[in-house]
Amino acid sequence: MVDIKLLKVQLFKYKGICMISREMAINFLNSASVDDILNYINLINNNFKRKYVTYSKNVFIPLSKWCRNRCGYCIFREDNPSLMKPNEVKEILLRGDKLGCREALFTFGERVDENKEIKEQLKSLGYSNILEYLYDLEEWTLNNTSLLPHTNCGILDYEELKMLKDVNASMGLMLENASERLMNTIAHKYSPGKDPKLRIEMIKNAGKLKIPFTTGLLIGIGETNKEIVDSLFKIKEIYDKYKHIQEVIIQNFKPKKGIPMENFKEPTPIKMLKVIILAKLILKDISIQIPPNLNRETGQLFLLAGVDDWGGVSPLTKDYVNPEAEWPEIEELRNMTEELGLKLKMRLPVYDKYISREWLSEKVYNKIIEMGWLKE
Ligand SMILES: O=c1nc2n(C[C@H](O)[C@H](O)[C@H](O)CO)c3cc(O)ccc3cc-2c(=O)[nH]1
Ligand SMILES: C[C@H]1O[C@@H](n2cnc3c(N)ncnc32)[C@H](O)[C@@H]1O
Ligand code: MET
Ligand code: SF4
Repeated sequence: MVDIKLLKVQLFKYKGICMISREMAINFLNSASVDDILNYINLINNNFKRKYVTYSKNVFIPLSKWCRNRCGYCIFREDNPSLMKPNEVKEILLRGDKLGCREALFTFGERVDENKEIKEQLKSLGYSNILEYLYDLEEWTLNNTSLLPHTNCGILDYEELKMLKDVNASMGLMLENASERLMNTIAHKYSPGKDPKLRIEMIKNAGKLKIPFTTGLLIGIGETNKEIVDSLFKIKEIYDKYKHIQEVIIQNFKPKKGIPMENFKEPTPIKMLKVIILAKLILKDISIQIPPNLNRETGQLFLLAGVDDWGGVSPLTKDYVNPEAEWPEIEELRNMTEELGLKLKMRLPVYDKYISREWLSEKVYNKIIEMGWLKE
């Protein structure tokens, strides 16, 4: 058990806020102590005052389910090399717009144009690769709806990120975990794109390009406690240099029938709570996001440990990555939030503090101003 006085001495102060050392963080995950958990929650609530918990009202556009990777936990990926047609995409965007959605989430397989049949389909639409097609759809979104694109489609290089920044309010890539070891395990052994070297390089490139960014960890994929702590410190190190990471998702693995990892267990609520505590202590002013559809029973308790964002929630489309997990109603989220004296607030895919010419392209910035968002 950690004595709270001792704890405060051990935690070194950084910009007035307590920060935990790597060693203490690993010990905390390895130990089993009610007092430690309660003391840390106390510390978080004394140091990070907040009024709001945010969410983004979105539509999910799974442009293609083909993917060059085969992650052991994924049910999204399909062998079928199909591509959504422009009209299918536009119809979802227009319907989402009518329902008040403000985020167009383009999440799809990695490097789908490595597939010959998809490449052919793109050719017949007049494009030579998937990112040209994506760019046009995202530009159409900006010109014809009040939705703002957020792209999460796996590894992109510097030039690709640069091109997409023009039409994206923010972009994302889950680090999943910084462990190279996982590349030899059931989780990532058939997924060259999950190599942490590549993922870290992309997150850094997004930082160089000043792209407001979402990343996160997937918990429960065979990683060790030390690997979780190392991953959080790696994200912190990148953030300290570039300041572009607006949120970190702490995502719990959900077992599903038919995936290679169907017998893996979901992380326990206490494991999740402890990782969230560490994420907040290490990442401090970065928002911590918990997907409410994957944490229907426990999500509210995680607010106690500093979670301040529910992520994307959709009134129209399902979560294609976790199709079994239904979205709660906004009213349910509001009740869960207000019961703790916090207020629920809608946000855009880009957090308010990044809405400036410094962080956004001309096109995206002007769109947000035209929408009147900053005046609301
Ligand atoms: O519906 C989902 N949305 C997911 N989102 C969407 C996310 O909740 C929002 O789009 C962001 O908060 C931006 O507003 C992700 C976005 C990323 O950049 C990276 C990973 C994810 C993961 C999911 C997911 O599993 N399911
Ligand atoms: C879009 C993100 O969804 C996450 N993801 C993929 N499969 C699962 C699953 N079974 N359970 C929870 N999250 C998952 C990965 O972290 C991916 O990057
Ligand atoms: C559909 S999973 C999310 C996007 C991408 N395939 C990745 O895993 O990074
Ligand atoms: S999680 Fe993403 S990268 Fe992995 S197989 Fe699924 S779609 Fe592909």
